[in-house]
Amino acid sequence: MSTVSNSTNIFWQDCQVGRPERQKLLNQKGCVVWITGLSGSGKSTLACSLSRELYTRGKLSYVLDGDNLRHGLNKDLGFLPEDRTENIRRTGEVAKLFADAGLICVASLISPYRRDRDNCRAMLPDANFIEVYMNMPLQLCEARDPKGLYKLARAGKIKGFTGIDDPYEPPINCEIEIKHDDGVCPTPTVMAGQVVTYLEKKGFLEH
Ligand SMILES: Nc1ncnc2c1ncn2[C@@H]1O[C@H](COP(=O)(O)OS(=O)(=O)O)[C@@H](OP(=O)(O)O)[C@H]1O
Ligand SMILES: Nc1ncnc2c1ncn2[C@@H]1O[C@H](COP(=O)(O)OP(=O)(O)O)[C@@H](O)[C@H]1O
Repeated sequence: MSTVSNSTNIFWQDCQVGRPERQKLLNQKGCVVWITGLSGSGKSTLACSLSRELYTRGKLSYVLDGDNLRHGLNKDLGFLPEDRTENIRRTGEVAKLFADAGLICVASLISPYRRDRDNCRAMLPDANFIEVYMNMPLQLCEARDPKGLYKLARAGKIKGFTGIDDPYEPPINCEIEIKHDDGVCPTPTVMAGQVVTYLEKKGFLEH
């Protein structure tokens, strides 16, 4: 699908209440925390834990989860490379709107292709895209297999499953990497803490 606009004679409409005013109201700065990694690597777990931690600190966030978006906005998309690319593009555009609204938008999708993630990064002002890589080995994700999808993929019942017969391209220069230690993963609270510390240090949790 082309990302070139088909519309002509369109004009940008500005309002008096803009991003600075919304950020002041919320006492935070809008940004996108983009969590990428294999299925079962802990993306949704981190997204929910982070959202809860921010909530307890009085900070407004919103989680865009790949699985959930595929029930609505992206329900017409499958898992072919071009569908995944469109899935990420749409989600990037929505995330950009949430960040513009002044929220800390937490996007949690496999987003297996580096170029797609970089395109989302390019949609946002510098430093407002925080890429978090769930660096978990395939064996760990497969052992977890909470939805039984790896089992189906290994049995050839799902084709093009990320990590099995579809690629995952790890980030080269992500802002945050969540690592395991000999197959042991940090707890959800510790993972969320790592992201909160980053957001604090970079000034996103104040106006
Ligand atoms: N073929 C294939 N490959 C990978 N994942 C698959 C596939 N088919 C279904 N699923 C389920 O879809 C969830 C991933 O959706 P995403 O929108 O995050 O995928 S992507 O970013 O477009 O690659 C993913 O959710 P998570 O396990 O939370 O990652 C799976 O439950
Ligand atoms: N830090 C963690 N420690 C222990 N178990 C975890 C951790 N993160 C995730 N899990 C478990 O691993 C499974 C997959 O996590 P999930 O967040 O659904 O991954 P993803 O969204 O990447 O598919 C779930 O059963 C979850 O409870």
